[in-house]
Amino acid sequence: MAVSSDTQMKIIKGDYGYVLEDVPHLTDYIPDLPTYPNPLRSNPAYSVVKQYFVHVDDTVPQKIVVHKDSPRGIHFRRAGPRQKVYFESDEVHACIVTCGGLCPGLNTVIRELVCGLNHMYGVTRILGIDGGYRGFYSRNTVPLTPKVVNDIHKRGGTILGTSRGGHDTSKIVDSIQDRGINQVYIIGGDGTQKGAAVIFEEIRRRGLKVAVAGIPKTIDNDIPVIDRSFGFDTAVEEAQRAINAAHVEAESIENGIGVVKLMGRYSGFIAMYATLGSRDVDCCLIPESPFYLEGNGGLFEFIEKRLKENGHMVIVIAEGAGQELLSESLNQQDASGNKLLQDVGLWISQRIKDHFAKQQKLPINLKYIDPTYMIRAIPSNASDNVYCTLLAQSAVHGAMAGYTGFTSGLVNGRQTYIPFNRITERQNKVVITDRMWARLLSSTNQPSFLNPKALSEAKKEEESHTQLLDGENFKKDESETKDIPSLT
Ligand SMILES: Nc1ncnc2c1ncn2[C@@H]1O[C@H](COP(=O)(O)OP(=O)(O)O)[C@@H](O)[C@H]1O
Ligand SMILES: O=P(O)(O)OC[C@H]1O[C@](O)(COP(=O)(O)O)[C@@H](O)[C@@H]1O
Ligand SMILES: [Mg+2]
Repeated sequence: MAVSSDTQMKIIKGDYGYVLEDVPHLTDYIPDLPTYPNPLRSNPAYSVVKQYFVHVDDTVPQKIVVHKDSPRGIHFRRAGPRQKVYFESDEVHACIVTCGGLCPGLNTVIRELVCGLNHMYGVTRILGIDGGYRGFYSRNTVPLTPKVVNDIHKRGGTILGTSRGGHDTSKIVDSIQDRGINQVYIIGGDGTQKGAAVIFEEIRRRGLKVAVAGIPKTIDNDIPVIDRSFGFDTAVEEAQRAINAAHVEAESIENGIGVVKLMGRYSGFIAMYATLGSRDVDCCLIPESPFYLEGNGGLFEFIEKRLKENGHMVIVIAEGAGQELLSESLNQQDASGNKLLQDVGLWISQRIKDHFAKQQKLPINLKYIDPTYMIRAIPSNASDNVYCTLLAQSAVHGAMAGYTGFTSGLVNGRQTYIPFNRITERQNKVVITDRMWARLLSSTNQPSFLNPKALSEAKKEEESHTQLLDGENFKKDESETKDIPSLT
């Protein structure tokens, strides 16, 4: 096996095109660290489990659909407890921080990090960092024990508070060093994981024995590589309530139109899955699929047709859809550098009203529902709670085993450790040339809004992404799409 390692990537190559995109380990820059037997060996709950520890060579393939001659491809290190750990229980001083927007399940992850550290590894010193990254240097810390976090998973939000902006790497690492923290658990989205990557680099530069572990959080499901993000399932479920309300309103009045705006700044996963889950939606608009209003094949024409057929209709629009059509682009950013968007729900509602008022032949009744913050402020559902538990426990096992600079994530149904740059290098988006979007189009029977030019551009973009994922000589099987958040 050939190993090449730089500060960016640790790549290990094997036979038949096997590639392990490995995560850093404390021993990469601190040689001769002592090891200790994993305390789980004497934990009564796990004592009956055969082969409880993950084999050191276990890895998980990124691609599970393969052809007879295809190379084995990219793999990630399998998450889970190791025989040996690099921290003694009473040596560990852990901290947890939540950053970026809210998402159902944040409290569950906090709870399970604290309980995992304490129950599995006997760790007692765990600090909560108040208010996101800037909390490291400008806010108080909160001591966390299993008792303090016992029922927080039943509450929405994050008990630690969160923020955007405020990432000052050297101040953060100074604070970690001054407080004697040696395990840092960072829960957040793409921006947060970029921040975690630079914190890790600075820690490595200073030669500190500090493990940095990320837990990916995004309600929009826009983080690549992983099967789905926690909170997504809950969000899709909660969106049904808004869609149902829109449907009831629309159905109860002549030519009723219900418009629901759902989250999705750059990726339309929530809108797509909420639409597919509901079956009451007549048209779903997402950022990845440009649309137009006027003329042949446009949205207005479709609305008129559907109203004539059914007497009512429901439109779901993701917040990032159609931004290019809004006359004034905001051209502003939030404290983290995310683009601020115009309210496309209000805009499209007004445009539809104006269009039909001007036409005078079809008087419509439009009701607009924006459930955005109601959706992301709820606690996670049971399925997301289990998922949060696995993510948190995997992160704890990884840090205890000396891995660092990794994000814990589900890949093809298995928990893995993924290098930060794999998570941050691109965004996960709905691929409109994949089967899932076709399923949606066929379920709503809405126009695709695609002219031949747009279609060929979408195909080209998908092909370049496929090459990135597979290497040049591996043709992608259509049946494997990365945009299906597995619930297994
Ligand atoms: N490129 C970056 N480098 C360092 N920190 C970043 C970067 N991008 C965002 N951050 C920090 O990550 C935190 C959360 O980012 P944000 O984009 O608001 O949310 P999310 O993590 O959910 O994407 C903020 O404190 C922000 O300052
Ligand atoms: O109003 P805020 O707090 O800036 O957050 C709004 C944004 O956060 C999101 O909910 C998604 O954030 P994450 O993907 O980081 O979870 C977007 O859909 C939305 O644009
Ligand atoms: Mg983000």
